[in-house]
Amino acid sequence: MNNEINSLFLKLKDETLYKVSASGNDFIVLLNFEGKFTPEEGTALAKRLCRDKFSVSADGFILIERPLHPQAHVAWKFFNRDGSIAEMCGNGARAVARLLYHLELVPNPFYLETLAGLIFCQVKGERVKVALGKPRDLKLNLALKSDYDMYLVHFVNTGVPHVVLFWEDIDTAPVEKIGPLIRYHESFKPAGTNVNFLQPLEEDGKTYLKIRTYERGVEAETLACGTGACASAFISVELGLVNYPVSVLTRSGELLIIDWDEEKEILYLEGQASLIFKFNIYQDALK
Ligand SMILES: N[C@@H](CCC[C@H](N)C(=O)O)C(=O)O
Repeated sequence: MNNEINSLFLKLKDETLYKVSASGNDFIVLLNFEGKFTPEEGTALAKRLCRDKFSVSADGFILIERPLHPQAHVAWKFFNRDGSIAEMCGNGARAVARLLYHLELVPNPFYLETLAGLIFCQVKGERVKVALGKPRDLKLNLALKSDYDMYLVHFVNTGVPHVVLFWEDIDTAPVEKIGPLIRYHESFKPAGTNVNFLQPLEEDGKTYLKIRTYERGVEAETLACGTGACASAFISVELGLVNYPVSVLTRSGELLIIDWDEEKEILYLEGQASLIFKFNIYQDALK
């Protein structure tokens, strides 16, 4: 273990890292254009650096790399804070887009290569819009049985898997109790799923969605989840509860706007993205 940490630190000590956030979903970013860090080292760094209190703290860790696809300007490997690789992250894409444009490493707009395909990213000042691919595997009205209860849920994959369930009073929803039951439910094995609790609310005659998300790989509620907001908007429109563009109010208090391109069958996610700081680490951050 000590040898592993020593050699990781030697590779990392002179590298600049970046902390970015999109609507309260926060990420550590490392530029890896030369392929200096392997995916296994990415996993180790995610597990170490994302720890609260003992290290930098974040929901995820991102390696920025050279793309393989000829249309892409840049590629990434996205790691959840537990070190698992995720195919896509909506808020991560927005935060990274703002950072890479700020560093003058990409044009605007540009394409990001992910395991879920090419993601169109457009920076608009402090706001960023990304286009997720076509939602897939939609399943409405699934009855899920747990040991004591039954839940009526909906499922869709917006780059990563999402369950959506409606809850009467979202502020008191037992997200940390029911979230893990559904996240690990037999029906979603082996990949598992993220779990979104949703309450449609009205303001000035318009319906918006209040959301709380239990995230796979973070294994806790996060302050916002972009692909989760998209999945929730998509399902709510399918159920006839709202119309595009859909406003989604996240746990952080920030609003995400979800829109739909009927012709291309693409979901758009837009909201605030912030550059927090750039830094080097001391060895203790990896211990
Ligand atoms: N927070 C993200 C989703 C990140 C991946 C997710 N935890 C998973 O493993 O499926 C977002 O903004 O979309």
